Amino acid sequence: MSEVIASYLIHDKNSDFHKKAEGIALGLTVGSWTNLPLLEQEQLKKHKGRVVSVFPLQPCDRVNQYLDNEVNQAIIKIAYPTANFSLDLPAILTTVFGKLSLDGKIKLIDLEFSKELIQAFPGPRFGIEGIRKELNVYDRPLVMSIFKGVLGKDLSYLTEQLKQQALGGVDLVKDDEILFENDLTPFEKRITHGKAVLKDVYEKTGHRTLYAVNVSGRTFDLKEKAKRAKELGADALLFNVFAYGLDVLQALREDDEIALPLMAHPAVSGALTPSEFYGFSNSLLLGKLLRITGADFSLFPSPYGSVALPFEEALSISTELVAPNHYVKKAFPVPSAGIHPGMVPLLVKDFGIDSVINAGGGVHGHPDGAAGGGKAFRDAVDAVLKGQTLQEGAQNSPELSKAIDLWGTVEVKS
Ligand SMILES: CSCCC(=O)C(=O)COP(=O)(O)O
Ligand SMILES: [Mg+2]
Repeated sequence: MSEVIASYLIHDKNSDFHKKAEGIALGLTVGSWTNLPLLEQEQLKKHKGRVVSVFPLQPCDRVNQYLDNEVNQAIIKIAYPTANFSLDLPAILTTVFGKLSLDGKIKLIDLEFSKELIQAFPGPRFGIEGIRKELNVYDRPLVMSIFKGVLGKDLSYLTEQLKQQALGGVDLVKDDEILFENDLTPFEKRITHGKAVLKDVYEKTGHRTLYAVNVSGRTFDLKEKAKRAKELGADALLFNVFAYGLDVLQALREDDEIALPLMAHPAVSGALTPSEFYGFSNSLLLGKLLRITGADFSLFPSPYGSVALPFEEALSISTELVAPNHYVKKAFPVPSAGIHPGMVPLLVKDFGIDSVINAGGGVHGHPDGAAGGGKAFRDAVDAVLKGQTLQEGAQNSPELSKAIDLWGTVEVKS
């Protein structure tokens, strides 16, 4: 039978997790069971939730301390038949974590989709392979930079910043997520002017940079806006998906008249993920669900920058994005926030070649400006892939040398 299996982390004073699991499996599906007449049981069988497993855990000291030693912990898995919901994420999330998300210390940590169900989701349109093809870059992590300090600035300021970033050799430039529709740098002009700048850089240097413009505004206007972006020749769309909802991302992905790479920004997701007791796991929200609903890129806080995630969590997001899957393409992991060139060896070691190294301040703060910052990142990547230390790479790169002087290097532990 086609089903989705939800894994939950539960903290409860009561230790009878089997009873709790049965209560959820029935409560979120057919209600009661044993009291039903046999005929009704037969009719409802295909809708009944099923307890798959119950694993009691030993709460760690920190949790015990936090909850005054009054807590037990378990991971429970419950299967919900697809017969219970329409094949869309809002229906699935409401089934597996609707009312339940309001009912005590319970965190949704994973969803396993049956073969039939996963095929209801589009996955990335381009994926890692498709983006690499667009850029003709196959053998290294991509480098991305972010516009910074462009609020209140006009188009000439923005295009100059774009030009400098592209001249530095970055593969992608994205809008900052806080740049919305505005009179000084309107969406459509950002696309057309940005395109002209990047064409110019390409003609002069042979280097291709893609620009991800922030598609923003009211939910029901987004598709038209995204289609207009496509008509104007936009390269990619940045999208603050968690301010809208994953199903909105999926709608953008599925529209063949849009057909642009989609870059998912994690803004607002921090309201849903950091608690040990409530919400969603990062691997599910920023990894699996972003991928199946169609993000080509998932940005998330790296383990070592200014806004950091615990190492295992950041890695678990990345693992979900690139895990082999017959039905959905791979999406690029983009560990971000507070990244500078001295972190490149660590980023490559932890996230591998199929990732995007992304920086705002770490590009613009370079003593030679954004062009120098972009070059420092690219030279750092080249050095790492040649098996050199950053110091060795810096011998032939004044830009990398200045970046190391400014930010230092982060030690790679084997
Ligand atoms: C929290 S991940 C998003 C990265 C981002 O949008 C950003 O502006 C990072 O900028 P930084 O100067 O920290 O590289
Ligand atoms: Mg930002």
